[in-house]
Amino acid sequence: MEPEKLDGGASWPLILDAVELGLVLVDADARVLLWNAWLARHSGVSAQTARGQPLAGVFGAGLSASFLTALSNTLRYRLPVVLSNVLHFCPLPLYAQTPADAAAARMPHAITMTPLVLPPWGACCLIQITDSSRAISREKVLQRQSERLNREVMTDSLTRAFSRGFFDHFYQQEFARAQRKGTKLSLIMIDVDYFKDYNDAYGHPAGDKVLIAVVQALQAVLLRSTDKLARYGGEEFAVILPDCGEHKALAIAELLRTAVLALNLPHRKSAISNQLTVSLGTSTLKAGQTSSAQALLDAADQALYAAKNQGRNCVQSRSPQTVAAPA
Ligand SMILES: Nc1nc2c(ncn2[C@@H]2O[C@H](COP(=O)(O)OP(=O)(O)OP(=O)(O)O)[C@@H](O)[C@H]2O)c(=O)[nH]1
Repeated sequence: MEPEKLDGGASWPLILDAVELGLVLVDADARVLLWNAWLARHSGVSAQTARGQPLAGVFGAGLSASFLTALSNTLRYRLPVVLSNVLHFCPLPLYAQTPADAAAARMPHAITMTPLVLPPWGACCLIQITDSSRAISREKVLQRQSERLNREVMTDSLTRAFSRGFFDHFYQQEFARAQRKGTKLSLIMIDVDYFKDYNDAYGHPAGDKVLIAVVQALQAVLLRSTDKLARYGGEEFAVILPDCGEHKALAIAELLRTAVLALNLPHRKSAISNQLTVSLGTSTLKAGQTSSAQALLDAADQALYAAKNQGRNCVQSRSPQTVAAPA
């Protein structure tokens, strides 16, 4: 195609009015030279009204201070500026529907200001405005999806207790916090007694229902939002008790044990009772004690093992080894 055929000539205004973004050209005094149809649609101000007016006058009090500062900087220092919709949600009074009424929510948008020198006006600023509504609603959908996935990863799908993944993360975090602040931290490990026999006697689906009931009973005992109950694996559960000392942890473990007993779930294959029971092991990091997360976990595990050896349906406690603080 020959170069002159590329020159749209009289077609340019039609093209500028057809684009799906707002275009304003202002001169060095911020007077409107160009105002396209998109902008007229979303501002409720026609090109006829806007042309020749100072931009601040066209929008009146609706203009944000950040927009005015950016415009004056672009005109004065001839530097391009971007006002993203993240930091500047709605700098201009633009609306999805026109005429804009005061009650309508502003349309979120992003703005790019480009300094230009154009004959016959000289120094100008081209302002491009894009509608960010779609990008924002896409972002919201993605954020909701990511929150849902996070919740799923954090939650055990059968019992709705926290997952092992959550436990590992939260425990490390709480242990580090307790060491840093010199505060107490307790752990309780809980294991359902003769659960293999329960499954054998009543079937796996009945075993699943029992695990759900056990978690609900355990959860009802834990009143502080900071106390977290997680499924540690199979029929084993763990409770993290921040700022909780040895005696209190033992008392809570006892409450957890009796809460499961109170469910009155028959277990005809249990060697120690005719109903379902749990064994529990506690361990506590004392205030100011230096230890390791693994040592505290090992101690709770040893306590649970001791409870099993003691005859099950009971609570045992073990202290974690003190580990010298890193130099
Ligand atoms: N129904 C059901 N059973 C499970 C689930 N996860 C693990 N189990 C079963 O739990 C049983 C655990 O058995 P063991 O580790 O031998 O423990 P136990 O029979 O409780 O014996 P003690 O702990 O010594 O009292 C196994 O038979 C697993 O199949 C689950 O999600 N649902």
